[in-house]
Amino acid sequence: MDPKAAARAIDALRRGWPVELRASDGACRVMAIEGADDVTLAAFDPEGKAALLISSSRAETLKLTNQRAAADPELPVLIERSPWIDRDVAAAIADPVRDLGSPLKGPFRAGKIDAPLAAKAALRIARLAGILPAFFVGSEGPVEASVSADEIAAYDDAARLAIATRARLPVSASENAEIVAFRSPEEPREHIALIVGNRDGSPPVVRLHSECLTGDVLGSLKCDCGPQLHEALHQIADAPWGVLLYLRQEGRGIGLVNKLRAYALQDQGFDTVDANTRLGFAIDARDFSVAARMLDLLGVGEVRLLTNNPAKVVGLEAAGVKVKERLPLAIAANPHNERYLVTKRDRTGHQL
Ligand SMILES: Nc1nc2c(ncn2[C@@H]2O[C@H](COP(=O)(O)OP(=O)(O)OP(=O)(O)O)[C@@H](O)[C@H]2O)c(=O)[nH]1
Ligand SMILES: [Zn+2]
Repeated sequence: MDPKAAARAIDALRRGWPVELRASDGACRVMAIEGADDVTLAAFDPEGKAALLISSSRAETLKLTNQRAAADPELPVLIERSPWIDRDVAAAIADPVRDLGSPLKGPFRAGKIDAPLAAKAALRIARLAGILPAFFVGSEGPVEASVSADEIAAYDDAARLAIATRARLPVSASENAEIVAFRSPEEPREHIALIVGNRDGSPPVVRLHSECLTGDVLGSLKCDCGPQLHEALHQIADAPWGVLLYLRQEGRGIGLVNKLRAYALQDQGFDTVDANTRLGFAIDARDFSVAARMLDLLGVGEVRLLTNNPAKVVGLEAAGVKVKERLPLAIAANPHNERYLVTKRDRTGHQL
């Protein structure tokens, strides 16, 4: 296992460079469709024969699911290349946001995937790279990086997280606060904890806040993240002591650009759950073992958790943190996020 391989492959995919994915059942060479330009595609696939690899949910939208994909939703679908599938058509196949503007007619032909485990690894690395899970696949040409399925799985292993530094940080909710930064060697995103008040031996009030650039920074009215962040800080400041974890899990783990694609689909009428699925991602791609590891490094084993999301309670407990109590975090709706909050309640089990 080369711990650098996944970081190199993620970087290459984001730049539109070809990557080899290896698994126990074989290997495949892929290039992100969204990152390809005419020059890189010609170098990767001089004869225009590279097939396309897409998620099974994307294939379903394109009416292309074969029986095996229906039985295993994590198995991608291979579209055989036809002369009419040029780079622009491939880009439209990759991106469901374009469906209204460029309806795709086909006919598409599904092909056989020689190395299903390697193909599944392609979907996983797409999420880590924050790109659409859609690739050109199958050339014999040179690649910029080579990575195994195991190396991809180990990439965001929370065990590699460590405290990088800490400092006092008075904030508007409390002048008595300390910021702690966490890093892991390969992952560029640094997670943050804000410890508020003085440790007194009781379980702290803890909030797991997933990054939301639009809500946290821009004041987006589409979600409840900004108000939840501030309400959580105030509730923590009112408690004997507490910890806010600011987790770099933008868009529930699919990254900012993919979240904004989900927003574009929401503009077309899909809800937050269906938008994620149409893009080819899980409804919630977060892994709360990162949060558990951070709490462990802070010496916190038991918490009073501020959340409406039962999955957070289950995720933390599974990772070894005792959730002594769940404290609700209710925020008044506005006309823009009303449907989002109803969807959270009705489709992802949030207790409001
Ligand atoms: N993919 C996607 N992510 C979204 C959307 N709206 C908000 N998010 C992300 O969802 C995350 C916010 O979730 P949280 O507030 O941490 O948690 P939660 O699951 O809603 O549960 P609570 O603890 O009850 O708030 C952030 O990473 C946001 O960027 C959306 O429509 N699509
Ligand atoms: Zn948000």
